Parts: sequence; C-alpha cells; structure tokens
Amino acid sequence: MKEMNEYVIGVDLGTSAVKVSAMDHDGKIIAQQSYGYDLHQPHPGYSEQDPRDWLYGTTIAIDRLILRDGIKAEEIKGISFSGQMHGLVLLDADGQVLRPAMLWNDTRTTKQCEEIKTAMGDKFIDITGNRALEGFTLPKLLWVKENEPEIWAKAKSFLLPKDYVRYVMTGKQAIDYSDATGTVLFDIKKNAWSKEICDTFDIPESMCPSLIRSIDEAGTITDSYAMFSGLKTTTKVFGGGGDNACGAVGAGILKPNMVMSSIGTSGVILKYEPDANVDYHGALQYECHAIPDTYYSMGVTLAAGHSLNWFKHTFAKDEDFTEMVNRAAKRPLGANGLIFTPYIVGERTPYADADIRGSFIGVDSMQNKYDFVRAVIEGITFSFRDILNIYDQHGQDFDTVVAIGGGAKSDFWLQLQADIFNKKVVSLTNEQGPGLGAAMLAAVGLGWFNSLQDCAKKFVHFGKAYEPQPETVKKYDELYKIYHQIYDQTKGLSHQIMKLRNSWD
Ligand SMILES: Nc1ncnc2c1ncn2[C@@H]1O[C@H](COP(=O)(O)OP(=O)(O)O)[C@@H](O)[C@H]1O
Ligand SMILES: O=C(CO)[C@@H](O)[C@H](O)COP(=O)(O)O
Repeated sequence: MKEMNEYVIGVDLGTSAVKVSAMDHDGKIIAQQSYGYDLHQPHPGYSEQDPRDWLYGTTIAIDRLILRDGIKAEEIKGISFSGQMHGLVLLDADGQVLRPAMLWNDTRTTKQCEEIKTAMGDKFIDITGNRALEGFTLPKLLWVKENEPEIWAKAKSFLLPKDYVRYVMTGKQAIDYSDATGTVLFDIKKNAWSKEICDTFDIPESMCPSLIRSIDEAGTITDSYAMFSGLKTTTKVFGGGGDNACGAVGAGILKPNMVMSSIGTSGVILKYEPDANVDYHGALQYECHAIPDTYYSMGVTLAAGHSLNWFKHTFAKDEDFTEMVNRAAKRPLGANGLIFTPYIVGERTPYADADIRGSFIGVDSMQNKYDFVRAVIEGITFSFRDILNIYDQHGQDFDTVVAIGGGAKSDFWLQLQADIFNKKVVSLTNEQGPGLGAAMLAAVGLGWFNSLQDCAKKFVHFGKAYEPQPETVKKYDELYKIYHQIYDQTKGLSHQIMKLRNSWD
C-alpha cells in the first residue's frame, strides 16, 4: 500500500499577494499558489488593506493546492506563516475587525511618533531597540485613539496581519516574538510586553495578544474554518513570524557573516544578530528573530518593488514585467544620466521622513521609457547601499548577501546588486524566501527536525553567485556619490509640496 504523503504549508502573507507553498520532508516544493489583493491609498500617507481579503486570499490559495495540485487535506500536517509586519488589525470583544488594517507603509502617524519621542526620549529605544517610526504599530494605535474615539472605545485587542489569519483558522489570538518587537510595545531585553510603554500611552495591557514562539503550536483548525476551507481539524497551526524574519530563515541567514537583501514591495537589508545588546541607537530596526532566542537588525526602503510596480502600472501597464526589466537591462549604465530616488511613499531608512517624495534627476530628451525603468531599478538598489553604509559605520562586516523577494527573479537585478554593493550576491534556487521560512517553522514545530539550522540543511539551496565586476563597481561608485546627495537637496522642496497638498485637501 502506498504510504500517505505528508506536507507542510508556508503561507507568505505579502503586501501585493499571499503566496502558499506546500513542501515535503525533503524540503522539496510540491506545489505553489498565490492570490493577489488590493492596496488602498485614499490620502497621501495612508495605506490600508481589508483583513478579510487576506483571509479569503489565503483560503482560496490553499484550496487551489487541494483542488488544482491534488494535495489531500489530510496530507497537510502543519501550516505556518510569514506576514507583512507592523500592520494594525483592531478587533472588538467578539473578535470582529473594527476598521481597515493600517499597514507598515502607512505614514499618517508623524504626530503620534513625535508624542512618543517627547514622552519617553531615548528610554524608548533602550526598551524596544527601535525608534518610534510611522510604520510601526504603537503610533497607529495612538492615531486611532486620537482620531476615531468611537472605534477605540470598542477595541478590545489588536493583532498583526498573519496573526489575524491564524486567529480565524484556530480561534486563538496570539502573536509571535518577531512580530511583537515590530509593534514597539515590546521590551526586547525582558522578552515581554512593556508595562512602562503601555502605562505611558494608556494602552490597556489586556489589548496585547499572548506571546508565542515562531515554532510553537498555536492551535489546530477549528470546525468552522474546516467547514469554510476544506482543511482538516487535525492540521496543526504554528506561530510563524514577520516576513523578514521568515525570509532570513528561508534564505539560510543563520550566522552573523551573512546578510539578506529582500526586494519585495519594500526593500530590506537584514543582518543576523546573536544577542539583544548590539546598539545601533535606533538607526536600524532591531527585532527578535523567528529562530528562538536570537535577533536581527535591518534597514527598510519603503518603496522598493513598489516603485517599479508603480512605474509599470502607470507607464507600461500592458507590458510583460520580465520583458520590461530585460529591455531596461539593455540601456546604458546610469540610464543616460537619469537618477531616481524611490521615496514615493516617504522613506524609513536611513531617512525617517514621511514627507519626502521621489524624484527623477537628469531628465533628458534622449532618454526613452526603458532608461526610466533602469533608473528606477538603479535608484532602488542605491537606497539599499544607503542602508549598507550604516553597517559600515558601525564596523559590521560580512562577505555574502543572499538575495530574495520578487526582485531576485531578475538576473540583471542580482548582478546590479553585486556591482552596487561591491559584495558577492547569492540567489536561492527557488525564490521563496519568506514562504520557505514559514514552511520550515511548521516542519520544526512538527518535530520533523530538531532545529531550524538542521532544517536549513535540507530546505535551503543556494543558487547562482554574482561577483562584483570591478569596472562596473567603479562607475556605480561615482554615480552613487551623486545619488546620495539627492535626499538633502530635495527635502525642502518635497516638504513644501506636501504642506501645500495637505492644505488643499
Ligand atoms: N520578473 C521580475 N523582475 C524583477 N522584479 C520583479 C519581477 N516580478 C516582480 N518583481 C518585483 O517584485 C515585487 C514583488 O515581490 P514580492 O516579494 O512578491 O513582494 P511582497 O511579498 O511584498 O508581496 C514587485 O513589486 C516587483 O517590483
Ligand atoms: O515594514 C517592513 C519591515 O519593517 C516591511 O518589510 C513589511 O514587513 C512588508 O514587507 P513586504 O510586503 O515588502 O515583504
């Protein structure tokens, strides 16, 4: 008799889509499905999604694994998650969603960030490992409290995006440590919600969900979700983690000499950190890892893939994505003198500035559309170099960058990263960093492996390595020196324009 197959499912709840991957004991990807959803930006700085879209998208994608790929529901032994970080899902006493989720790239909370700084100063960084920035969850809670008192009065708990989906699946509200750090309500040294921060801002501690580890079992599928989805109630559901923590697990970033670059909607440079005491004074984010008792630091470009998506959607809607990028690759280095800064929704690292906006500098009548695409791709990659500079300034060295995210699908962009960073860049054989990391969390949670490190030996496979090309490195160095000045030189203008837009609203 044929033995029954056993699979784990990694759910990667991204900003543009949810992607689900089914993997077997050998780390082989058996099937993948995805489902896209909309991003709502009703005013400058606002960025929202409906949590029910995440739920329906995840359920449909998993159902497609069952209906289209022939995976049997009883073969799914475990599910875990990678989730877009920081987004606020507010729930009432019955666990119903009270308002659209405010996402990680929603920057309406500058006033609340100022209030946090005024109330707590550097103490806040000592406790949380982070500055209070617009995208994080605490400022969002304060925004709702100040601007929507009738909703705040009904709010009994909050969750982050993937925690909401897990809650509907299991009926239990919880958050894992990696996403808890991203709320900036969490004491990173005590490994617990910060009573001092809750008290200072009058957030009832009872609103904060229970803490679990990324590899912990959060529950099993409830009867009602089994009925709704076709999944079995025997499937175990594990904590999961923030997408960057999961991306790092799936990219095999398990020691300090490696960093990850991720080009998703956002862009991230992330470094594994062995303990809670490395001090970047808030210049970088500092978060609990999905690997128990370890940490990571990172810098975030708010609009990396988002800049390229925006450009395509606005100016090249009917073109194939890969074809558009390939044409850009054929344009000259430096896009015939055009430089782009990717600040189209404001920026986080190194410039925590909600009101900065992007620019094209050097527009010339000899340039064509693909020079613009190339400038966008180069500008995004320069913004990553701005983050790498912070590591340099803190004397942190590393030799390999592992590239993940949608941007890592492009050979051209991988080589460009090597040339702009002047570091070896390695890809994965199957670009599914966060989803792979999520599946690994379920595999370890189920006891298939003793540790994530053991699991990585089977699940993580490095692909092609891209070496920096000295001549190209030199030219990009020269160009970067100009790019690096654009923030300071455009800041005043950007702020004036934003003030005007706001006054016209
Ligand atoms: N063929 C491609 N070449 C280069 N970049 C791509 C390609 N396809 C998608 N992308 C970029 O990848 C991004 C999506 O990456 P992904 O990791 O899936 O994002 P998220 O997890 O935020 O939803 C898009 O914003 C797009 O700019
Ligand atoms: O805000 C952050 C990290 O601090 C973002 O990285 C989000 O977690 C969204 O990620 P993607 O959708 O781009 O993967």
